[in-house]
Amino acid sequence: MSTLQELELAAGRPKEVYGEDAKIVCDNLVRIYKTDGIEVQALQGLDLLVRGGELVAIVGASGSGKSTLLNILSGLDTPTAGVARVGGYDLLTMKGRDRLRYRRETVGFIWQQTARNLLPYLNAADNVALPMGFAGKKRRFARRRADELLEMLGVAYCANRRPGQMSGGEQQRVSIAVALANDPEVVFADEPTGELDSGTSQQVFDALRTANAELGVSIVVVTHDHEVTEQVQRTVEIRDGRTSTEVLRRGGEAGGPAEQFAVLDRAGRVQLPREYIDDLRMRDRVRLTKDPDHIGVWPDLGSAGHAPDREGE
Ligand SMILES: Nc1ncnc2c1ncn2[C@@H]1O[C@H](COP(=O)(O)OP(=O)(O)OP(=O)(O)O)[C@@H](O)[C@H]1O
Repeated sequence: MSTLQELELAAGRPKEVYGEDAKIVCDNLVRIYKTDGIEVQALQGLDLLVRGGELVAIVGASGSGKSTLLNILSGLDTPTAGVARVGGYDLLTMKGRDRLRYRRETVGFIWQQTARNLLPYLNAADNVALPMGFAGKKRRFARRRADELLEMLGVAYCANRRPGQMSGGEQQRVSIAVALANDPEVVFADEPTGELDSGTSQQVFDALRTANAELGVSIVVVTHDHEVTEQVQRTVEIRDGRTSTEVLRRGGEAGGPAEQFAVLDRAGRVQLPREYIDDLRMRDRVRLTKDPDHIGVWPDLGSAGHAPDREGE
């Protein structure tokens, strides 16, 4: 038991702020929707840290909370409780003018429907220059940067074409250039390849990787498609409104060998992958063993249990 003096001392010590150096911080994020007296907990204490320059995929089944999270991170919706910070903006307290600046300068978006990303009556170069005009950039500067971005993403030849004169993949690569126009810190992409075949999707992911590597911008791709894991170094899975497991590719190479991780929250909770639990027929309670360098989790098989003894491991 701590003495009053010890507690006072502990309270006086500077606290480490969770995710202080991260680009995106979600700490115990909660979003409850109330409709007709019924409450739906779309996010139930979600934790997520994304560092500057990361390319991360967030995957989850339908209804897991992906759109809710994206709406909050993009400044369209406000969480019920918890912490959500992006590029130094506090998304819970952000007000009108800051919200506009945040959406215009700090973040960029790529939506699944190409029609939401590009204006049909402007050519690609003018589509990319448009957000720079809104941010007060000079025409000549905007035109030059638009050309550079289209070049970097391999669609310079589309500069004078309107969206109707481009393929779906070309439109999405131009959309990436639009999202990058004002040099954002983070780009959010919502199912960016949802309407594309696999070959074209590959080109779009190549363009996202190029943007990430060349400009150092953090990119968060949200999708229900688990295959995305092949395309990025880090995949975070959302289950029931919480981040559960992560797949990391060592050496940073997309397509390289993958290792699976579970999120350890600050209360010490870990969510085990459903397939592991099912395969080992775990339920209600598991037996834990602690070794110098790892913790073992065994099914609780009661007196007939054949979880190995420590010596037998
Ligand atoms: N405006 C709303 N009002 C009430 N409930 C909502 C609202 N938006 C989402 N929900 C509920 O919150 C939960 C999470 O929904 P969300 O749309 O975030 O999931 P999702 O992972 O994006 O699914 P999908 O892949 O189908 O878009 C669901 O149970 C959904 O029914």
